[in-house]
Amino acid sequence: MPSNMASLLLATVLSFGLILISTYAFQLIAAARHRLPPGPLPLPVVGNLLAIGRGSPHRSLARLAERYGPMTSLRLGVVPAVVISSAAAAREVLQRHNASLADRPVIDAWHANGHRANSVIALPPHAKWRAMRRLCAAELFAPARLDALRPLRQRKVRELLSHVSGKAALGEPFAVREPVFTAAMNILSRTMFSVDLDSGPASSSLGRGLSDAVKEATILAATPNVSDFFPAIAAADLQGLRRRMRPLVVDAHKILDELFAQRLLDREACEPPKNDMLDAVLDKEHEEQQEGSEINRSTIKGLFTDMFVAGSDTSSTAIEWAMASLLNSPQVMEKVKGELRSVLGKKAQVEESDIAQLPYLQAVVKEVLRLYPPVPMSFYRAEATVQVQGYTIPQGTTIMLNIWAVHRNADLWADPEKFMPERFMDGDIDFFSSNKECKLIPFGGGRRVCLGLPLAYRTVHLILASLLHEFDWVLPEDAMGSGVDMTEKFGIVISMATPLKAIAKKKRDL
Ligand code: HEM
Repeated sequence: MPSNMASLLLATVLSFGLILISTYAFQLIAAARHRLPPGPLPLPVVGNLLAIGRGSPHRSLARLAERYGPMTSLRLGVVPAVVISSAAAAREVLQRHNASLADRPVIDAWHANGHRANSVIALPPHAKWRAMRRLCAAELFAPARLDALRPLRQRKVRELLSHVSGKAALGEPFAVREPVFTAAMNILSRTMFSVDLDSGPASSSLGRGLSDAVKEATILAATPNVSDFFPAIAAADLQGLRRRMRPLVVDAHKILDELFAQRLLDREACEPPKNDMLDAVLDKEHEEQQEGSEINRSTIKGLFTDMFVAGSDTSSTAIEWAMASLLNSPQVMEKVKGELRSVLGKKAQVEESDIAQLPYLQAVVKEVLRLYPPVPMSFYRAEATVQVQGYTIPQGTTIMLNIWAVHRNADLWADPEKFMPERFMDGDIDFFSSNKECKLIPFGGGRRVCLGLPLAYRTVHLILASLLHEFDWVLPEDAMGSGVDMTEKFGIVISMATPLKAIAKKKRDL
């Protein structure tokens, strides 16, 4: 009996080994036959997962690109992937072949409580996703609505400045990220439903509940998940990420239900309209309820949840990197403050309409987003097989666009590691329509270009200009010699590993 058991075990191990080896050999032959981009040899089972490195995947992938070229083939568990690291290849993905390459890979945790079915981040680029994007372009992020909501952004910035004035009065260093995060988050939540989301006396318990759920969900969303690399075992949810995500999605949707209900009561009570995004979707609800419409209350809840996940940290992270870069480059700091002085004079508060007159400030923001793109990589999935730069990207391949690597490519940028806003003063590179070259792509591109770009653009410029116009900034004594520690921490955004601490000085005190 024991010898039978041993034979059975041996046969099982041998057959399993044989399956692995033949799958592996099959993959290598298929790669050669299809003319896939070059890449490191995948190991059995794990493929190239170990080559990615958890700490800074954008950096390890950039190193692979130096060795294998701007299109690198990888196998992540059983999932075939191609990494894109040059502007020329990015152009093919974001423009020429975008119709076939704009799907997203399946992220298992996103399935929690059925969220994927209404997620603008995760849906395939078909009817429902198109309807959501149309609603955003025509209504929610339409220039007229964002213009009408200008006063609320000014108000949130005034609150930020008054908070920083308090810190300035103390003369002590403080973590710049915290009040900036609160301001950017509240601008987003006020734009959506006129409620402050982050902590502070004005924030409601609903707001805080939503903020907490979103913060936790972003941590889970950034955790590598074995289910995504081995979809056949995804149902087992081995790391429990989908299970842990579920109550967060349920909470977020419950809070959004309450916000909808409250607004309907306000309307019945003839309260004046707020003209925020919630009003916009309620105004359109009768159209949405028509037969065949892709948009309904569940879709809107999915859309709002995603906006928070994608928009909560990004703008404030960009502003923190900007302040750190300026504090490390006194000449650039002086120049940008000089521009603010000469354009704004003694004007009490910066306004969004001033941004167009501040080309050097705009160049500083571009340079910060080039060197420190808050979202360093974007992910797509090929819906059809396409040929890019002579290589095949087979249907079903995950495409990893390494935005960070494109932004630091020495063939495109002189002194790519150097903080040099002047490089943007002559050209016509911007984040919007004229960015045909795909050299500067912090908001991604093509059909899936960042949905919050119009709001993020206004928020980042307005907050940064206001902080610089109102205060002078110095580093704490212990950081004066060494400068700011610019080490990155990878997550759903790349943030500063050591949060920036600085001292604000009200200008008239100097
Ligand atoms: C400086 C700030 C921001 C940066 C750098 C940024 C960057 C990005 C990037 C790189 C993508 C992926 C685009 C692609 O796949 O091609 C993206 C997508 C997205 N962003 Fe932003 N973002 C910012 C702010 C915001 C804000 C404030 C919001 C919300 C209002 C937002 C909402 C979204 C959404 C919903 C998507 C998914 C779009 C889709 O898949 O169709 N983002 N963003």
